[in-house]
Amino acid sequence: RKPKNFPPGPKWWPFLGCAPQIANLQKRTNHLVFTTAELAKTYGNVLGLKVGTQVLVVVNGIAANKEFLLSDDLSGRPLGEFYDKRTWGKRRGILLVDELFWQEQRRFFLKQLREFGFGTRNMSTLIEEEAQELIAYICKFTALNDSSVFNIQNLFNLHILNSLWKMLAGVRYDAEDKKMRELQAILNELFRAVGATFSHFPILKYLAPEKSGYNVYVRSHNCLWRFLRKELAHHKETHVPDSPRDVIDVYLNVLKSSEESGKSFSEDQLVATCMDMFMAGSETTSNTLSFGFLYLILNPDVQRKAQEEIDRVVGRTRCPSLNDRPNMPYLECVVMESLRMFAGRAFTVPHRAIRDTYLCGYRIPKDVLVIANLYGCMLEKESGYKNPEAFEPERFLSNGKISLPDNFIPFGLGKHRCLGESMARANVFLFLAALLQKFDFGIVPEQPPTAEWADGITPGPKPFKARITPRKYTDNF
Ligand code: HEM
Repeated sequence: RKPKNFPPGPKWWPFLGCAPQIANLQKRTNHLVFTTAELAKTYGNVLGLKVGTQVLVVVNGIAANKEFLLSDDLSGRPLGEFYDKRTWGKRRGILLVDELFWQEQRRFFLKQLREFGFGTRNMSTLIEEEAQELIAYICKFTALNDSSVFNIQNLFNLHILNSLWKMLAGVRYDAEDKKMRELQAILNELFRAVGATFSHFPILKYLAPEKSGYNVYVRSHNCLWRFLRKELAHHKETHVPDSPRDVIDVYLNVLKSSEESGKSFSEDQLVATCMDMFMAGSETTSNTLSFGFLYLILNPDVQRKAQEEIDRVVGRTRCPSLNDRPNMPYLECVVMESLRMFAGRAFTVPHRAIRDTYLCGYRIPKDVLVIANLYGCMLEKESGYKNPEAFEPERFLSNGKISLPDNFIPFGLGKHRCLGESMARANVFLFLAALLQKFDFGIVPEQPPTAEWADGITPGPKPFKARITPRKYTDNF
């Protein structure tokens, strides 16, 4: 039964909740963010839903989402479906598993990302190297296959994964490397499994563990756990406290220091948080880049303007670095538009009410999950953006300066605001800059891309191809 004064929404049927109505509407709208935005038109911006046995509140529009994301009472993380003996057990992360240790761990990783630097490598050099690896791959592929046609949506995965892995564990892998292929396969499987039916109908874990996707989830979760544990064991063997090579080494130093012992730091916690970083940081960044390049191909004038800025500020031979960022407002705005196109089609990670509370006047009982639909904030007609579906970096520029509206919230807001924002923005900026400096991205006439996209754990463009060719310069730069 619906709790009293619970947010309005479609009728709840026994066992199924309002899953049938949602599934029907989704067939028509094609996307879950559209479905809940459409329901919000009937029931209001705070929607009370039940999917299977899971009671869920979905929040639309910037005003309601600000109240939600800034509420302390709604700042828990889900406890349920993914947190059981066969997987997480007593392990805790930051993202999916709950907040007992969240604050200290979050502080540690935020500090690492802010002050990032090991030996001569800082965040910029680490990502620059990875972008140059991708450039080398594109040149090699073109020469070997005598073809300049590339599948764009898979192009960045390996390199984004490598940038995360280099930060955490100090190593990178080539595409052909067995370990990298293993890591990618495990992550793909885990991503698919997180959205499987057992997450909406937990009882299926016991009734139909194979069919509901639960067994796959357990298997891939535990594979990733073992993979990271192995890396940790290797780090412990080769660890030199005075010269940390990466975030894992710094964490090991904390574990050794008596000051911190007894607090939330532990080897299991480290592995759990590394897992969160992969889950939260890999597909999000790769898909933002895919959206960015999709729209640059569909809008060649934007691509040309970005290239003109790169030529003027960086030139044609030096690698673009994060130091160039203040002088490249146009490319920064291309980054912002790419983020808007990605996050405007996404939900945030679910939150949980840590006590009985109210949101926009409705009652939210303790432990109910609440999730933000960012579509209404950044892409819907009513979002306040002029022509929101168009890719127009200029919308963020005013007299040559960047000005972001209040409802630009691709990284969320408040206590749980994305931990990896600095790294994500650096990755998107440097990959765009390095690739546009060297190549033109064009349509393959026989297979022109469309702006269509697909739902997933995170949204991404439908598979599309582009012709990537070395830039032709017509001026005397
Ligand atoms: C374009 C890329 C990215 C986007 C759009 C993005 C967006 C977000 C959003 C919307 C949230 C949820 C906020 C909430 O629940 O209220 C989040 C949380 C999080 N993100 Fe990101 N993210 C990106 C990349 C990254 C990267 C690269 C990392 C890791 C290096 C990362 C690590 C995290 C973590 C650990 C959390 C949970 C924070 C917490 O609960 O305290 N993200 N992100």
